Amino acid sequence: METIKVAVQKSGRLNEDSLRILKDCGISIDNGRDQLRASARNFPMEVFYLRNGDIPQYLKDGVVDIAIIGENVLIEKGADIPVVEKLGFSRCRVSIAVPKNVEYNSINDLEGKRIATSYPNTVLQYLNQKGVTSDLHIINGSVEIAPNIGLADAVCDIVSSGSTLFKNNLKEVEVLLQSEAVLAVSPKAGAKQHKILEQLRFRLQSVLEARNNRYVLMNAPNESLEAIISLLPGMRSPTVLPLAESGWSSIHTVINKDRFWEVLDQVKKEGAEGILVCPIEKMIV
Ligand SMILES: Nc1ncnc2c1ncn2[C@@H]1O[C@H](COP(=O)(O)OP(=O)(O)OP(=O)(O)O)[C@@H](O)[C@H]1O
Ligand SMILES: O=P(O)(O)OC[C@H]1O[C@H](OP(=O)(O)OP(=O)(O)O)[C@H](O)[C@@H]1O
Ligand SMILES: [Mg+2]
Repeated sequence: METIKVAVQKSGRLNEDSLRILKDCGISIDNGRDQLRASARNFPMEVFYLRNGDIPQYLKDGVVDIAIIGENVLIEKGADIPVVEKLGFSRCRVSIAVPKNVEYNSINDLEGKRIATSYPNTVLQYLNQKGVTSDLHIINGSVEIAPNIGLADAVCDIVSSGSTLFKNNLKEVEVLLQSEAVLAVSPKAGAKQHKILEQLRFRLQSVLEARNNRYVLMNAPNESLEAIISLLPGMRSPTVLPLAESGWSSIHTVINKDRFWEVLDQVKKEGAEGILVCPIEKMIV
């Protein structure tokens, strides 16, 4: 049977969320902690557990058809590999930082300076764009310690909460790019694999939509209905059903997870009560 080969990070920050999103797509994978390869039981998919940093090359070579990978790694190593879905987890940015006590006015301050990084291509492209030449030191981990041990004047690495920079007395001075986990596709994937990919994307989109929204139910006196409904978004429009008690209705709708607190505040003021907020498992728009 034709399958789609998907690369997932073997261990690290992306592993758990990658496997969870596949599971939420209804794909059951035999647990492959110690295996390098596992098959899905109910979907034509094989999972390859690989190092994040190696995945762009596997995509280029067509060893795997698709991958769940940090966009930052793809940009660093995988020019020309198309991204078909942004997956909404492992959000971070790639930034340049310098010691807190150093005066920094612009990127020109890095002319001739030593920058330690695991992202040489990304930094080089950025510096070239700005017409600045620096001396790059490529290191694979614990980059933020470099200025403290006299190895570099600046670093370029991943920043998320900023706590690693803070602990190492560094300040973020340039943001080169924003990143999140993405679904990337090998330029060598065949027609059969693209067909399976479309099935997977349909499922992923319904999972991602569901994660971004909440199902909200509330009760309201009929005289407040119009005012409340005007405040509510919905997939098409809110559902209104009569309650057993006359003069009251139940209103059901879908609200984006980033907006529902604000909307709930407003509808409460208009007389809504008994408000329930529920997760949605799948959402097909
Ligand atoms: N602090 C962070 N917060 C959010 N996302 C992050 C953070 N650090 C890394 N990431 C994202 O997760 C990806 C994997 O990071 P992780 O540190 O697990 O792997 P790695 O050590 O770079 O890779 P490898 O699998 O090759 O050993 C990164 O490429 C980036 O996209
Ligand atoms: O802004 P923060 O929230 O502190 O996150 C940023 C840190 O997270 C990553 O390291 P990780 O913990 O993955 O360790 P690693 O260097 O061993 O990959 C990254 O390399 C930074 O050092
Ligand atoms: Mg890391």
